Amino acid sequence: MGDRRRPVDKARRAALDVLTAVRTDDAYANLVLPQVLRKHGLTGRDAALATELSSGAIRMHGLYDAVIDASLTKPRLQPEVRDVLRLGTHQLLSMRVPDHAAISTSVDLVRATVGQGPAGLVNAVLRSISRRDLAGWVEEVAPDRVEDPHGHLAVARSHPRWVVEELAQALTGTLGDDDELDALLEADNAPPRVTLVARPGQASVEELEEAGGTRTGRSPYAVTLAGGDPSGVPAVAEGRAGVQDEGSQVVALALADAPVEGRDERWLDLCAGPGGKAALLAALAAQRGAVLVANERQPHRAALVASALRRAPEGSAHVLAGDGMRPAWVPGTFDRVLVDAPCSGLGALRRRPESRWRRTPQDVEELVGIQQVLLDSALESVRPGGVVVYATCSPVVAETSDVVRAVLDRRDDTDEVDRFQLWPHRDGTDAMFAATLRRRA
Ligand SMILES: C[S@@+](CC[C@H](N)C(=O)[O-])C[C@H]1O[C@@H](n2cnc3c(N)ncnc32)[C@H](O)[C@@H]1O
Repeated sequence: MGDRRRPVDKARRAALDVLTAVRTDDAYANLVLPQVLRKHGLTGRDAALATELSSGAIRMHGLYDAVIDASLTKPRLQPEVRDVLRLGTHQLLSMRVPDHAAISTSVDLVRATVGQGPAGLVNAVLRSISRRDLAGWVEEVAPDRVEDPHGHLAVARSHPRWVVEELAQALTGTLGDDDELDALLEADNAPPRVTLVARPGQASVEELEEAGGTRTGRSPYAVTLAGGDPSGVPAVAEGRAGVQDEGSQVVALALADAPVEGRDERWLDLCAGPGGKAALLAALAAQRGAVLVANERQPHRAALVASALRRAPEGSAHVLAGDGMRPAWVPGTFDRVLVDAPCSGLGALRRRPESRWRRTPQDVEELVGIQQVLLDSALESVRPGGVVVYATCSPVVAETSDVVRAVLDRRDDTDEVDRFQLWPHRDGTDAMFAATLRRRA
């Protein structure tokens, strides 16, 4: 058992603070983590350890809770103690931390944060968990893979069952089978590499390569970083380049590169916050003599858009804080419109460890109505002959193909000209969906 006098390891203490904030304050792990790292003065390897511990324990808690519950002799567990056990379980089953270190640091942690009372329980539960490896525990606690494939994958890959079912449905119609579904769920559990965008006219990919980036292939403006802090790259620090998933870059390019008939001067990003795609679109628009209007309903997010656009050439972009469902502009004003709709985000689970546990099927139902109105509004905003790209960072059929079909079914002036669905396990990107629609001339 841990030594009573030993100081608590700072990285583990910081990781527990993140779990606590996510559990009690509904915090977002990726937003609270930098504050917690600062509070504990963690940098370098310690910061990386705290990040891995907290993200992994949150992401995998569906599986870890099943393992913890199977190792308890009494069913009741204080939430604070469960958080310590989740962190300990992550070290035992998914990290190369020696068992004795994972167990003794967890005992120290619970003693320092909750008290002496649960120290024996934490020691006993983690000892019991350490007797099997991850595969052994999956076999023990998950439903049989043949009898209940989705139930098995939900536990083995730590996703809510309804999310597994939505993703399975989204993969069906592509090449989807259970092995592919497994590959997708596994990809959701691996933190993505940092991808940068060199905004054209402001930074070059060569400059980012010199700073250690590697070209990717789908977006001509993208590089990935093997590690390190992206804000250490001068072009990023100066706002000429940014951190942006390659899938998001591909969506912005789908809008910029779609053929339009006639005038090509006015571009609109209807749902622009926090402004990643708007920054790339503004750079492209400036090169082509066009102007981007970046609209966002929430004023504080519109401020983020303005900040993302601070390096856009003078006069190439304007920010509006308005409701895209009730536009302030005259119908048919724009030549190109992006509607990157608010969505469940189930295509970006790699970067948001807690989101799979927060989202509900009701969220999807509510979002679908908003998505349809926004897409209709985008089609009203574009002139005949112009293009609209409807995009989501979700592959869920109700939010993607079904929205496009519902809106096109009630209009007789619009054709779908292209669509794609990207996947983390196939493309190394978030699961971005995009459909390109054209108003008939
Ligand atoms: C998926 S995010 C857009 C991401 C953004 N395109 C980017 O690349 O950074 C959707 C955005 O739509 C905004 N939004 C939601 N409802 C809206 C509405 N009715 N009008 C305009 N924006 C809205 C949300 O506040 C959110 O910032």
